[in-house]
Amino acid sequence: MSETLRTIKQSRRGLMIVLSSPSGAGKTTLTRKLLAEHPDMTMSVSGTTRAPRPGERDGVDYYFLTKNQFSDMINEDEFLEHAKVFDNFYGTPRGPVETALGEGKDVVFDIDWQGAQQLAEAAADDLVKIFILPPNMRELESRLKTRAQDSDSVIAKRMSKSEAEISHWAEYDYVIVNEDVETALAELRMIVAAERMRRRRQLWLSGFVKSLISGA
Ligand SMILES: Nc1nc2c(ncn2[C@@H]2O[C@H](COP(=O)(O)OP(=O)(O)O)[C@@H](O)[C@H]2O)c(=O)[nH]1
Ligand SMILES: Nc1ncnc2c1ncn2[C@@H]1O[C@H](COP(=O)(O)OP(=O)(O)O)[C@@H](O)[C@H]1O
Repeated sequence: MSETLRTIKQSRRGLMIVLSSPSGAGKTTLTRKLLAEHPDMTMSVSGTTRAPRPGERDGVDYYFLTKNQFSDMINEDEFLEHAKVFDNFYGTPRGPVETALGEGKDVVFDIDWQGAQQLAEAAADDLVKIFILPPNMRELESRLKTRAQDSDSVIAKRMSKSEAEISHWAEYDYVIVNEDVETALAELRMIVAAERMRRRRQLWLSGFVKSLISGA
């Protein structure tokens, strides 16, 4: 590929890649693996009022906020979207997402169906919505238990909400059944590769075709 073609091909709009699933289906695992393969992608770090799990780091896994801090951010319009999930508040800080997209970087969001709907209202063209399903409900429960980061009552609550979350599957562009993690990752990789190549996202194409035809 010529240097000029390489340069203009970089002028593309960043994708907003949303992953949703019932708790424990594997969103965090898959997003981490995807990001490890794509250093040019950014993860949107959400704000939440939920307590940190063992090992979770403020500013890396989440911004852990008090209810007051969260409502101040709502009042200052600092969230791109926000929602209540499992009795806690979660929201996507607007600033880092806008900066990354402005630089043409893809941004990955681990948010629920309410957040996905709000982003769809704001930015439908650049949004790719992916839903992750577990192979079966027994396995979902066993993954929540193996993760060993939530109490039995929190796990029971998450299981009882999983059907409601799954009921939104048809609002998504793609569905991946995460049985084997490497297969699911390969599917995710293919979705990202194809979405990046969509004609309307390749801002460089019309200029390229013009010069192609004019023989420049
Ligand atoms: N709307 C919205 N949902 C979020 C956000 N961050 C996390 N969530 C969702 O909140 C739910 C609970 O997340 P979490 O407490 O980390 O539990 P986990 O999904 O079991 O790891 C999941 O469905 C997340 O996708 C956010 O910024 N906005
Ligand atoms: N395909 C898979 N097979 C077996 N275990 C998995 C698979 N995908 C994820 N897990 C495990 O299941 C647990 C829940 O995964 P996680 O990514 O935290 O889910 P979520 O972010 O959707 O709540 C973790 O312990 C993770 O290592």
